[in-house]
Amino acid sequence: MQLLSQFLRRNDTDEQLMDLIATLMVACKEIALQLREGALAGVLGTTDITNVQGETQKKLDVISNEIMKTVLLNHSLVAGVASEEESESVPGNPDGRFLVVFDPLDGSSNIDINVSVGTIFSILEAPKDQDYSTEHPYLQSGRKQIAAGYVLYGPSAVLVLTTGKGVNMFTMSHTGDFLLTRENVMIPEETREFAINMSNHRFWEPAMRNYVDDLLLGADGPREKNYNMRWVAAMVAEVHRVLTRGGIFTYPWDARSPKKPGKLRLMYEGNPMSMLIEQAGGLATNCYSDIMDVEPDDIHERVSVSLGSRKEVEALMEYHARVESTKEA
Ligand SMILES: O=P(O)(O)OC[C@H]1O[C@](O)(COP(=O)(O)O)[C@@H](O)[C@@H]1O
Ligand SMILES: [Mg+2]
Ligand SMILES: [Mg+2]
Repeated sequence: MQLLSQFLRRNDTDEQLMDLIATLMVACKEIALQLREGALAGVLGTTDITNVQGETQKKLDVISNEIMKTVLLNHSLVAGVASEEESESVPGNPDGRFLVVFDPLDGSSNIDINVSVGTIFSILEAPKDQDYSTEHPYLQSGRKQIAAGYVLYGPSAVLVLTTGKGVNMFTMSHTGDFLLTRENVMIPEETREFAINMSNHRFWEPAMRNYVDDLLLGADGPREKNYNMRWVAAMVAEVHRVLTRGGIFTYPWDARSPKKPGKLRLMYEGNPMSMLIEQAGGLATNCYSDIMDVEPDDIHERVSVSLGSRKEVEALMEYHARVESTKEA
């Protein structure tokens, strides 16, 4: 089996990017170890700190963020980082070539119940001669990502990575090495599986309600097939399922926070996952256009996310286009 480094070299990956990815894996390995120890290491439970999103941080949110920050900012190639758990960006080496934007622990409400969580990352080129303690250099659309991926900490720890040449999966061995276990992942175009938090049904836009109601009608409704539903409450696990066997995952705008475009964060959840999904032949949209075309105004900007099997995402977009055209008529 091929090591991550061997695979990247065989694929002519830029040497510095390889170096950065190896460094990221040092951090993820350490996070995986902390998670494995769980209650034995006293890392479960909640802090009394609230992050910039207004969410109470879990101890492991804080620990994972510190691990990511320390490891990355000690690397000369890193000009700065931005994290879900940091209100401002954090500068690194002013001559560094890369910016790394991350969600150190996604799905952290799952930690205390011992269910899957993950680390999501997005790698951007650092524009030259900028102040990396300000958010300006980080505000690049998803199309500018050089690489993106996540490590899912489930029954096994799996790195899912794209450098813009397809999507590949690497499983962490007992020695902490990442070994290639799935090459050139492609998402089936069609699916019979959807993922949405149904408890928000009454808060969605009419187009989203109509779409999901039709899925629930199954073979008796306009979609003419029976659907299955899943909800793990960790985007990283939902995207992993979609990449593995197809499906649609959606966290749409809802009227609980009408001024926010969605719950998920564009730069460290929406964009990296969209790059993976597109690279695997799927679609990632805010219901109207591609997520990676959104120009960010804020590191912590939110976005409505729907992604997965191409034909299913197109069907969802048609429901939205139909409502828009009746509004215009
Ligand atoms: O509890 P809800 O509203 O269903 O939300 C689940 C969503 O929240 C998130 O956990 C947010 O991520 P964080 O744990 O990084 O804040 C997503 O991964 C997931 O899709
Ligand atoms: Mg998250
Ligand atoms: Mg998080």
